[in-house]
Amino acid sequence: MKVSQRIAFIGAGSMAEAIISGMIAQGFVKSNQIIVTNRENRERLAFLGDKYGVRNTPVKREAIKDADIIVLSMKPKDAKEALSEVKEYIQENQLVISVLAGVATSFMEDLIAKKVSVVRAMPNTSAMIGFSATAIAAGTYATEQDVEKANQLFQTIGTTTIVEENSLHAITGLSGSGPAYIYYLVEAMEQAALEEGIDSDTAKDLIIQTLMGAAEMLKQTEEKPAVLRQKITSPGGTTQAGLETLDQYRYQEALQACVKRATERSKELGRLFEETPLN
Ligand SMILES: NC(=O)C1=CN([C@@H]2O[C@H](COP(=O)(O)OP(=O)(O)OC[C@H]3O[C@@H](n4cnc5c(N)ncnc54)[C@H](O)[C@@H]3O)[C@@H](O)[C@H]2O)C=CC1
Ligand SMILES: O=C(O)[C@@H]1CCC=N1
Repeated sequence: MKVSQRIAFIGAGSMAEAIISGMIAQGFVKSNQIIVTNRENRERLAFLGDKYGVRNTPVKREAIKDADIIVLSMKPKDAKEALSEVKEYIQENQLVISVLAGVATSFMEDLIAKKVSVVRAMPNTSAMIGFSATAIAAGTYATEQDVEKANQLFQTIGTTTIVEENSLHAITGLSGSGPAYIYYLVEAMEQAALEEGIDSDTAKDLIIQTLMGAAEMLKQTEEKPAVLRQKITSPGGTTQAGLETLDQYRYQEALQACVKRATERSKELGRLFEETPLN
């Protein structure tokens, strides 16, 4: 689907790039419908301009003046400053989409101090290749059409789920950060393979296909993961030996604690945003 909307990104880091790359690759918008700005790194803006053909400007007012959608894609710690810089230029007919971890739409609405539609989304970096799992929640003034607009945008970079905003902390800890947990797992598997004498290219191919196969099995068979695991685990076999070792290291407990800690961190980021005074 193509839209005629103009989209401004305030913040030009990895998440902005992942979304831009996905939207352009899927033909959702033409590159000249996108404009990016950041705090001060002009080289980064030029890089995105060269790579994706998007427009760029160091002047935030310029970036948002003709935009239909404003995507907030700076770090939560920079959001207060960034919003205070642009709030006077934001108009009530513009849709603000925030991908910031932890920060509630109500804080953003308060800071903008206008009845502007804010939609909060939590994508992940797999957006780059159209495989994000994005959750979306409406702020106070966001209409169904606004949510649908955001939904369409994020559908170009993967799957979407519309949720209540209070679920977004846990979702951030689960699927926002989730790819990093998987990459960390792969790093460990690659290292183990190397130590067992398998060259890294071979290990990489085997690990990637194993991950993709397991993901597709979960999706296509709709079996519970425990059932799929049991089918691999022959009594007294290699898998059992491996899993017992993971249990000794409390792997399951570690992963559960990981998601819970990331969820808690999302809440902390929200509180920090709320409490930090604006200099
Ligand atoms: N990286 C990820 O996997 C995900 C990130 N997010 C969220 O996306 C947001 C951005 O994350 P990343 O892209 O990883 O960060 P990043 O550090 O790569 O990029 C942040 C960008 O914000 C810009 N910025 C900082 N202060 C600014 C200001 N006052 N005005 C305009 N621009 C300003 C920086 O110049 C930079 O371009 C964060 O809020 C994060 O919570 C959400 C989902 C996944
Ligand atoms: O680490 C972070 O704070 C961001 C939010 C989700 C993924 N990256």
